[in-house]
Amino acid sequence: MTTHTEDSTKKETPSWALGVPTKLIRKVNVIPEAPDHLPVHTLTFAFPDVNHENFTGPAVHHSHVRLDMGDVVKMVIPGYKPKSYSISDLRENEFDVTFKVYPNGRASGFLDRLQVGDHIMSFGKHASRTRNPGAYVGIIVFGVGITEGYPVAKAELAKGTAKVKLLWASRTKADTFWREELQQLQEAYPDNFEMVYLYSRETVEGCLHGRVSPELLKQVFDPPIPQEARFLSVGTKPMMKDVDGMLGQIGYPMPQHHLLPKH
Ligand SMILES: Cc1cc2nc3c(=O)[nH]c(=O)nc-3n(C[C@H](O)[C@H](O)[C@H](O)COP(=O)(O)OP(=O)(O)OC[C@H]3O[C@@H](n4cnc5c(N)ncnc54)[C@H](O)[C@@H]3O)c2cc1C
Repeated sequence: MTTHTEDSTKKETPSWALGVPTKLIRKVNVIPEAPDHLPVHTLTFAFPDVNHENFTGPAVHHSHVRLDMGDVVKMVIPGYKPKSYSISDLRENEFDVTFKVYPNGRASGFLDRLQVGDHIMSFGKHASRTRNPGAYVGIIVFGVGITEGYPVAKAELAKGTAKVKLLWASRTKADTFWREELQQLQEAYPDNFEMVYLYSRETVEGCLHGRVSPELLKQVFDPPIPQEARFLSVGTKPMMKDVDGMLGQIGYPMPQHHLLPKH
């Protein structure tokens, strides 16, 4: 009998989307669960012991994922489908996925229940983007979107981009993480990197308060040469569409000013 939960039976999964066994080797809690916010964890997986040549179609080996280009890893959730996650860090033989656990979340709940030593099927996938370089890069991330925004910011600085400004919109300070790492990035690039925290539900000294709006974007991003400005937003599709519209309103039409436009 077919039930509404058996999504995978509706259409056959192509062989390239089945993924390869990927072992969880570490789990670190980043934001503990609390009544007013959802938990966030970082899972570290070992690179699967499979050659890149074994991946077909759009699937690639995890070591081929480009954090600077917004590529993703697809986690194949049993009985459901492959779900996208940014790789928050990539080391010689392992990679991290940092994720928020949503109430009744099918994918995030499954990831949350994985135990160290367990395997999940997964594969890497390019985001089909190009890089449109500019001297000034503004990155706008919402909540857990920092998992893509932070690696891209680091990569842009390493590539020599003159100014990278990262705006992180969250509800409260307790919804943020990696503050120490972001501080270290500021110290490593004092003239080139600037971090701006924006909270919608609390007022914190040294941080902005409110929501992302055209006025706020204009206040935060003030590139000396507007033609050189490039932007990237990371959040849900409606959020990113809204931000693109706001950037257009303040003189940066997209995708012309997109840092990583789709090709
Ligand atoms: C390119 C890309 C990269 C991504 N990278 C990451 C990442 O690095 N880390 C990460 O945690 N997630 C990331 N996501 C989101 C991820 O793919 C899942 O959508 C997310 O884990 C929720 O899936 P779920 O099956 O657990 O929730 P669902 O079963 O789909 O939903 C469960 C409940 O949570 C709510 N919910 C689901 N998603 C959101 C959301 N984004 N904001 C608010 N409420 C929500 C739903 O409305 C529902 O009530 C990425 C998505 C894309 C497209």
